[in-house]
Amino acid sequence: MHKIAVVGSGYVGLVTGACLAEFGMEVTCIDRNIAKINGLKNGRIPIYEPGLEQLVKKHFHHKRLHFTTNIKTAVEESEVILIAVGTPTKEDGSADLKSVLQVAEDIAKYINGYKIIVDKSTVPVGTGQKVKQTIRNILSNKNNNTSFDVVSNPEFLREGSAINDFLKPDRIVLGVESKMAEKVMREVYAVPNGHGIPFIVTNLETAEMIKYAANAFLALKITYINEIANLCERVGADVKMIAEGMGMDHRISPKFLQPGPGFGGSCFPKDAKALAKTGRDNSLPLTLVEQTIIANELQKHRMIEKISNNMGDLKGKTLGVLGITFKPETDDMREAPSLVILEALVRKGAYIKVYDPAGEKEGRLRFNHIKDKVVFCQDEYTAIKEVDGILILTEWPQFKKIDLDYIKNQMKGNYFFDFRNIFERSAIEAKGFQYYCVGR
Ligand SMILES: NC(=O)C1=CN([C@@H]2O[C@H](COP(=O)(O)OP(=O)(O)OC[C@H]3O[C@@H](n4cnc5c(N)ncnc54)[C@H](O)[C@@H]3O)[C@@H](O)[C@H]2O)C=CC1
Ligand SMILES: O=C(O)[C@H]1O[C@H](OP(=O)(O)OP(=O)(O)OC[C@H]2O[C@@H](n3ccc(=O)[nH]c3=O)[C@H](O)[C@@H]2O)[C@H](O)[C@@H](O)[C@@H]1O
Repeated sequence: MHKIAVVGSGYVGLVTGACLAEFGMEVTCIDRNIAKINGLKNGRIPIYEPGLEQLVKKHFHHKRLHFTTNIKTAVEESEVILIAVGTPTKEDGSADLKSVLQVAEDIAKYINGYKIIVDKSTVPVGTGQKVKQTIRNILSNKNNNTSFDVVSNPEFLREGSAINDFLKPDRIVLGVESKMAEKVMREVYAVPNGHGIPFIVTNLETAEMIKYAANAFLALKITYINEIANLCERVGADVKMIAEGMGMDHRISPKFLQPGPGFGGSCFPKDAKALAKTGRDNSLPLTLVEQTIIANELQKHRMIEKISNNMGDLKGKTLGVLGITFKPETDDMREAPSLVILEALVRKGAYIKVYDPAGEKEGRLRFNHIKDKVVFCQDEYTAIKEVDGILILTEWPQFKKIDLDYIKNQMKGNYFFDFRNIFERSAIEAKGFQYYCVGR
């Protein structure tokens, strides 16, 4: 059993802390946000993630999971220190490493013996070396020759399925520079190792690049099916069948071939931009990644056009929007397509009624600047009452069960924009709606 510190108690930090405790480690989660830490100490989980609250409470109760703002004690008492802070996009598209390097400095200040410092955050290639140099400079200024290792251990969890993704990953990636570091990290992940989860053990740069290459490829794959979907609408093909036909080829797989209004989330957009920047910084523009970024923005605007081309002048029209989070089973609105789409609809004079099972709190903040045109409702039936059209932007499972006869009678108009292809056209048109989706 190793004593672990996780610096940064956001999505990844919290899931990592709770799951490493589940693996039998003793974990201290640190954050500079005092309110967040106090909330966690009092059982308040600041994010909506299925299963997280239960896992955090279980290990907090068994004193295997601790929360603090005191990084000094946490560093002194831990053998392995994971950096899980944010790496948001800067103006030039690169990842902002301010927080990562700040934590590296804090660790160097309090290091009191051999430590393994692990980059869990998604960081551009070369960051591990920067972390190492930052710590080394501070130690040498103090004539402190304490040894340490830096490890890259990128995370692949998806929001909404984060616990399962962490406990049963497809693989564990370790960028290491010593046998000792590899040995300790294999012990930290002894449980998944025991379940046959494969490890990829490589150098820091390769581990860092695996993360970006994977995320950008997944973003590209989604963008590819979105573009095929747009062409399907012109040539009368069915993108759902195309995805099925493609996906039967095991080299392609059916995963991540669902077209929609564009990808969102805190990572695909930011990581694609960061990788594109790395390409340009090395005089090797990654044209496919750069085009993915452009095409994804275009996809959101294509959705707006689809609405205004079919509903005509939106001035004074009301739309009932079902789902605004970037995907189901999360309250996260970071880079959600709804942010661009709703703003454009309001700009065209539309009024919006919104229902999202988990997105209201964040949504109110994000749409505060247009709050006179956006009304939050407490359920999907209230959100569609008296509207001219329905707009589905997030495929929350409950929306598939909506009572179509009831909503047809409750609505003023009959426009039905299903941008997640939840329904079959025939079923919706049979109820008297004008049905619009993506690629069918
Ligand atoms: N959200 C996700 O699904 C995934 C995120 N990642 C990566 O993990 C990293 C973290 O992402 P999230 O957890 O989503 O971010 P987040 O924004 O939810 O959490 C980051 C936390 O770090 C804290 N923090 C920032 N600077 C700090 C400092 N100097 N000392 C202590 N705490 C500090 C913040 O207060 C915040 O609570 C990013 O690099 C992201 O790309 C990787 C895989 C999945
Ligand atoms: O680095 C990260 O943060 C994470 O980013 C993504 O996970 P996440 O963003 O949580 O969610 P996804 O399920 O990947 O969906 C991302 C976006 O793509 C969209 N998407 C996904 C799949 C698909 O077929 N079509 C599609 O439009 C979703 O609606 C969503 O907006 C990756 O899937 C994770 O492996 C990675 O760890």
